[in-house]
Amino acid sequence: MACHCGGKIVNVSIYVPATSANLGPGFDCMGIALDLWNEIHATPADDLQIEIDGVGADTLPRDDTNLVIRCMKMMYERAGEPFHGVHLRMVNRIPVAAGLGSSAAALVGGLLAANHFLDSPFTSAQILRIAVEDEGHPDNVAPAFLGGAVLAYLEDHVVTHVNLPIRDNLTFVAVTPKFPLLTETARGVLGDHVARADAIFNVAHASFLTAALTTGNLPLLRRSLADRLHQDARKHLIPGFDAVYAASQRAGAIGTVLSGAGPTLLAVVEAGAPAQAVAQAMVNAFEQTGSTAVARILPPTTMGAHVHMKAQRTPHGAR
Ligand SMILES: Nc1ncnc2c1ncn2[C@@H]1O[C@H](COP(=O)(O)OP(=O)(O)OP(=O)(O)O)[C@@H](O)[C@H]1O
Ligand SMILES: N[C@@H](CCO)C(=O)O
Repeated sequence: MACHCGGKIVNVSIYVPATSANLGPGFDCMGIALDLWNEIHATPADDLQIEIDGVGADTLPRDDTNLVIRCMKMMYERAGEPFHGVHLRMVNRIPVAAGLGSSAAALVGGLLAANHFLDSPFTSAQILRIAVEDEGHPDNVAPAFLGGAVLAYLEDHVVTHVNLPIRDNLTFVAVTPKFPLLTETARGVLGDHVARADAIFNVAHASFLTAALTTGNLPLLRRSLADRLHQDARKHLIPGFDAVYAASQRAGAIGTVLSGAGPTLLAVVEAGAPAQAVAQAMVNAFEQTGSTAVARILPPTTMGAHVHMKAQRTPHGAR
């Protein structure tokens, strides 16, 4: 049941931002949308065609194992409708398996495309819940969907979330070494238990971070970005982590964290400060430890995933 509005097929273009999850102490419950966008242009069809431009063009599958298609099919199944196919053109800018929310962007994009073609049977809250349940944690999908800096937690099939009204005195430098690190791998090195002192440390720092982001208090922010739940256990997966961290601090970053599950390192920089110098220092430090890296200076965005519709004349016999 494709969306035929007034006898016309309505194509859809979906834009989904990159996201950085955790922000240091907010493991699995804090994330921020960044101004780097993937596009999915979808046309209802009776077969499957996938065109990929940009990141992942050589590696992402072009069949029904593609995450976007898997998510579209999941929505059709939930709606009790048969999925016949789709023509997709993806323009990818978010690096894959890099800690900048590529899977969340694919997931949210697929769910929104399917919901559109199904004539919107699912509410935004339902789509967010489906996305969080599929990803397993909300800290990428919530900011990808909603935009901004988001606190989110899934409990009893309900996603509790809040957008933080963060001050506009920050920008972010994301430096991505050229080796992928699947989230699954980076979660696999984490233990099942944490010491009480470490739990208290993270509760305190995540709370300070929330206050620092909303008040723009940079000295507090500088002290807030520490973590004891995941970064230390993951460092060995990212050769050069300590050197890159130190280089970012020397170059003037307020703080630097592992972006999502890594391997991207995310430096938080005061807006107007020389972000380019921080980026270069981090790239150089990665290079000195044998990894080529790409730096992106990414302001936060308060805009989340959004959908543009475009009507076309219905071809004769189209479903
Ligand atoms: N544009 C895309 N189109 C289709 N599938 C994608 C796309 N981007 C990512 N994926 C899928 O998501 C997987 C990577 O997800 P993973 O969670 O490991 O990394 P990430 O989302 O980039 O990092 P993080 O969750 O730490 O931010 C890829 O192997 C691929 O299966
Ligand atoms: N909170 C998640 C984000 C990556 O998907 C993690 O660090 O494993």
